[in-house]
Amino acid sequence: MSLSQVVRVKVPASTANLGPGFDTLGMALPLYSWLELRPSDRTVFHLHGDQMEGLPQDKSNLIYKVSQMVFQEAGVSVPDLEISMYSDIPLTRGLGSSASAIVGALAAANALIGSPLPDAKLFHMATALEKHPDNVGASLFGGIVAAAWDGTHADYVRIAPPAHLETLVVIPDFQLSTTKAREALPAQVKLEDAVYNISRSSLLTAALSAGRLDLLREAMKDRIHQPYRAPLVPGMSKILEEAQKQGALGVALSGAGPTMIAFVDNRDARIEQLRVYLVETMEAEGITVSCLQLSPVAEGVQVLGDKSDRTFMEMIRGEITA
Ligand SMILES: Nc1ncnc2c1ncn2[C@@H]1O[C@H](COP(=O)(O)OP(=O)(O)OP(=O)(O)O)[C@@H](O)[C@H]1O
Ligand SMILES: N[C@@H](CCO)C(=O)O
Repeated sequence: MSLSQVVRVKVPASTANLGPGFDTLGMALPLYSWLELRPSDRTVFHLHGDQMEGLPQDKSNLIYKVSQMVFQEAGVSVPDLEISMYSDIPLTRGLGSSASAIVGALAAANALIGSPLPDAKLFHMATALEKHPDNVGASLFGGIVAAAWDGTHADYVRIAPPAHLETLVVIPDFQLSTTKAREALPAQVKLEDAVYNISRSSLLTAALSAGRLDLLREAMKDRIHQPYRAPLVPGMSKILEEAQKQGALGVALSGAGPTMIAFVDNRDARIEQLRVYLVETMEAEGITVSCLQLSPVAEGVQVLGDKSDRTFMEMIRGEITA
């Protein structure tokens, strides 16, 4: 095994479900986490930026624990690490922050020991940790990922983002944990609702593969999770009902929320009108939001190598201003 002195990775955020594809569809978005790992004689953390506030700085940190799983799987010992991290991905908002942390740690730890584990293994480990493959698939492989997980094995197909697809992402200033948003779901759904979702999710996957943006209006509808989560996100029901009239191709709760995501055609002149509508609808409920226009990203996690003379934060500043 060749142990590198330092590895840096860059991981995209993701939106999961895309409406009906609950726990199966994910898409990578251009907000990023950067992670640096160095073997060390004691474990230390350098967590930079607002998004890292409150995260543990000892061996209970997710990044440390996931890195150790990689070393154990590969049969190597790297007990202590110097861990640096910076993230633009808001925590616990439905943009896959936990998935990006898991994927970043898996990719960085694997690269640090000479990449003995193939991507498929990293995907299985990431899915087992996150419990569903949608966010981790998108962060690992980029683009749009359709995946199925049987508890030990995940199959997936990656779809290149269709031309002209863009998103408006409305991020409320409150957190909603995936655990809480899953507790709102019923244990069972009606057969007609299951059929409703299977048909929309299949149509959505085919429409995204074929570049049929015209089909997203119907294809992004959902009946098995959003109706139950709507009471947790003020303004969500109204947005799901009305956003298409304001210019959205389709609209959904992003992951487990509370972020909402509208899909738009970047040639449509109504994007600004839609942005104002989305922001005003949530603000009318007393929620402060930020709204970003983001294009899907084709590339998943990237190992940036260890050749740079720049410090970790000099590299981040260079990346952000690039
Ligand atoms: N860089 C990180 N280091 C350590 N823990 C992290 C990091 N990023 C996220 N987490 C953990 O993941 C939790 C958020 O996970 P959660 O699944 O609730 O939301 P999310 O991943 O942001 O959104 P969603 O899964 O709905 O897209 C945080 O509260 C934190 O415990
Ligand atoms: N598919 C997951 C994504 C959030 O992690 C959910 O909706 O609960």
